[in-house]
Amino acid sequence: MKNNATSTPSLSELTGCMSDYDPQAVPVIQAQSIIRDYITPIDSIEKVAIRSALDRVLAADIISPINVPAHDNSAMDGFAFNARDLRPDADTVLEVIGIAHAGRGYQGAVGPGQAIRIMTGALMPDGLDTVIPQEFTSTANQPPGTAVTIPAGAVSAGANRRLAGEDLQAGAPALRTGRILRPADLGLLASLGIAEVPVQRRLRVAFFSTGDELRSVGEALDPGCVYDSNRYTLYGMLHRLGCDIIDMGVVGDDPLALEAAFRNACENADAIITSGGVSVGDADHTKQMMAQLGDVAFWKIGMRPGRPLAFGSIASNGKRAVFFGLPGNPVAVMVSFYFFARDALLHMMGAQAAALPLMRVSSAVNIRKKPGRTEYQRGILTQADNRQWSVRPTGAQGSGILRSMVEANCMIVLAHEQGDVAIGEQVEIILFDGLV
Ligand SMILES: Nc1nc2c(c(=O)[nH]1)N[C@H]1C(S)=C(S)[C@@H](COP(=O)(O)OP(=O)(O)OC[C@H]3O[C@@H](n4cnc5c(N)ncnc54)[C@H](O)[C@@H]3O)O[C@H]1N2
Ligand code: MOO
Repeated sequence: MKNNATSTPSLSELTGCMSDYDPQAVPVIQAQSIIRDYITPIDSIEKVAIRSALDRVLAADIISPINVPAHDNSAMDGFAFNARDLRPDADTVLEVIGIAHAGRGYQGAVGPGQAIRIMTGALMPDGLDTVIPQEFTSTANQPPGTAVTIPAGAVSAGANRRLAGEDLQAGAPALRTGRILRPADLGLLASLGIAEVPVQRRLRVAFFSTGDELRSVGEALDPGCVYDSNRYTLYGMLHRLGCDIIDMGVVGDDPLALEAAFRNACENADAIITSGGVSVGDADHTKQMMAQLGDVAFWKIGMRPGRPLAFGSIASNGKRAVFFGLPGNPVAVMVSFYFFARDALLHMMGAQAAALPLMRVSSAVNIRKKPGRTEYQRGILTQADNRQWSVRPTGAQGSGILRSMVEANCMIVLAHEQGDVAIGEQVEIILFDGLV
């Protein structure tokens, strides 16, 4: 969905043809697929210098303008020669007539029976096709003009030479559109001599917390109140996704204030994320107001935590923004973000992101699990002395226990139909952190 009113299908159009759609019992997979069908990528491109492109979404294929490497060169410090000179069953002695350094090649011709001393990365002189590392020869570090002895069978023809274009050929695609650029990609762009790349503009995401009981950091904690932590976890998760973040603070349970906040968010952002107020309790006025402002479904998802979820879009003054109303409980907000909002926001950014890898490891304990809902338990993955990995839940899995998210290094994903897990059984996990 773009940030202006367009004729995308409404939620009722998308769900109308699903015979098994029940907003009070939506399986995770069905919710993910409705969300995916509802949103469209933004398409707004800007050019940035390669360092600024880190973690951004590439907006066009990058075609290599040159061969990488540009020329045949040596992979080792040693001696370059033509393999035709090698004697099959005896040591070969060649005259060393010069030296080639990286960036400063050997200029002259090299004839039969001759070799040159060569450094890693130096251009292979015309007519030479093989390099022997200096440690395999008996005359390493001798000045040019002496001879090098290549022991019989020490090297095969064509060895230790990097061919022009073997990394990437001129005209070949180097990076594909939709890629989220990683450090290696920046290096590859630099290796092609490319200074700027087209990327999608950052997705603008507005978020606020709802609830009269919320106090912001710095305020006194009145009786019955809690500090608003969701805006900080949301900030962290959105920041990691590379979004432009609009933090709208805490909005109380007041219909007029909520409507004003939604309109403001909608007019300034591509997506709006709220936390709290989506369960049965106070949601009625929110539901009514959203029915006026947009196209929003209130779901009960077959999952734990994160059962209530509002999803759709809000429109105001000709602008339209995708809306995620995440549950207020501090763990539920994170789990709903990771398993619904994250993928949707990546799709809006134009990213071609692969699904998060699920690893299978053995459970260190028995785990209680009811079939009929997906459970995302906070897990601690550890390696035993025998190098085997196993996972155990952090302990109590209440959806208000944010400490458990801090202790966890992975989520244990227990599928919809899965029942109790026995100790030693394989379970699927998603790791929180990896190489970045
Ligand atoms: N009768 C029912 N009650 C509840 C149901 C239900 O199906 N029937 N669902 C439960 C589940 S599951 C969840 S999750 C919560 C979600 O409710 P809301 O999204 O309406 O969230 P709130 O009621 O506003 O808050 C829930 C809980 O989380 C605390 N909270 C809220 N916002 C923040 C914040 N920004 N930072 C820290 N903590 C926050 C809030 O104080 C409440 O304790 O509903 C269940 N109830
Ligand atoms: O979403 Mo609730 O418990 O499932 O926190």
